[in-house]
Amino acid sequence: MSLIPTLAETVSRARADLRMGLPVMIGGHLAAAVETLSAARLADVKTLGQPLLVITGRRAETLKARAYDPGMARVMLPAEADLAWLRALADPAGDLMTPMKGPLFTARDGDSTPHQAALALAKSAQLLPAVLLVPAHAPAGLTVLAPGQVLAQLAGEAAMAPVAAARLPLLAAENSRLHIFRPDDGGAEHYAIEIGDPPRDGAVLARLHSACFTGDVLGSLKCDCGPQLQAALAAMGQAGAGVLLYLNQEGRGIGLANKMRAYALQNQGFDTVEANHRLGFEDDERDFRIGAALLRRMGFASARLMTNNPRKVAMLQDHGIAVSERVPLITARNRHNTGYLDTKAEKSGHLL
Ligand SMILES: Nc1nc2c(ncn2[C@@H]2O[C@H](COP(=O)(O)OP(=O)(O)OP(=O)(O)O)[C@@H](O)[C@H]2O)c(=O)[nH]1
Ligand SMILES: [Zn+2]
Repeated sequence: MSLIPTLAETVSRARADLRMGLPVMIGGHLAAAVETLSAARLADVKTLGQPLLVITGRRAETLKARAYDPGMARVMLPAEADLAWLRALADPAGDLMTPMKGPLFTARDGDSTPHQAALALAKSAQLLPAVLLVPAHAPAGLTVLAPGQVLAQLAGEAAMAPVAAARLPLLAAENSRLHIFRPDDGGAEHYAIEIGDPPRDGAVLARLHSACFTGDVLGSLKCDCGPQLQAALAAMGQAGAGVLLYLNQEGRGIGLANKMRAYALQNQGFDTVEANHRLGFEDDERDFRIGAALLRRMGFASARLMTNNPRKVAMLQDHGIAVSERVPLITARNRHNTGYLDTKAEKSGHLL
């Protein structure tokens, strides 16, 4: 029956539920994202049983909680745990002001697949990775998910379909087209700017650019994104051909709200990698397969890739795009971005 939601549709719906503050059912557990949980819903969750707070291994490290599950810890709630307690565990903003949150006791027994799936779902919703779970029967109206299926769906690669394309003359290159691609999993759309008419049988001058609202649009001095974007378009304009993929993976995949949380932590003295870890994220949460899929979809098999990030080169090659050359994309330093660029070179392997 085609009118019943598919797995991809159900997972996408669950992501929207969590963002709104509506719990979902995962493997016999009710799961609510801490970031969007209301006091009224927390009170109702507590009537169902003893909830556990699931956080990532990264966040557990900062909180000095033992993580018995791979990449994850299930924290037991003390009797006095209220919304403020949960938020303080989820959000590192106040860590330095109130460092002592423990001792925290964590669960080690039982099947943790529902907890893993709930955490993966919160991350894919670009919420703080902290979810409250309690075993329960499904109240009417909640989205119901099977944990193994959620994990498989979120780890899978979405198919990308072209939606629309049109000529778009740019300052950097008059003969340009903008293509919009839509994934079949309810995720963000991605864009391709095709400059000139690059031959499909050669190595195309290409850039995989991850969205940076602050750098690309506002001209932020904290990163190198804006100047990289302009320099890449200018180089393609000069060469008369190229393709720039604008991938909507803001903040290395954690979303703009979490990136601003990371910036607030950077104001407290943490570097870009430490800030991601304290929030409970990995250094880089981007799905690098998307770029390869889009290039293949556009008919390219080989690229001269404009990047300083060797992981992007490796990823393209792993996913069917030959990289005949890495073209460095070095932009000017300033006093706001120099520490950030040093950290990328020291910790993330960037060639700067
Ligand atoms: N989480 C987080 N993301 C950031 C920070 N500064 C910039 N970003 C994001 O980092 C990403 C940078 O993307 P790219 O320039 O395409 O990638 P890159 O890994 O730097 O590699 P290059 O191709 O060499 O530029 C963008 O999504 C930015 O929004 C930060 O301090 N924290
Ligand atoms: Zn940026």
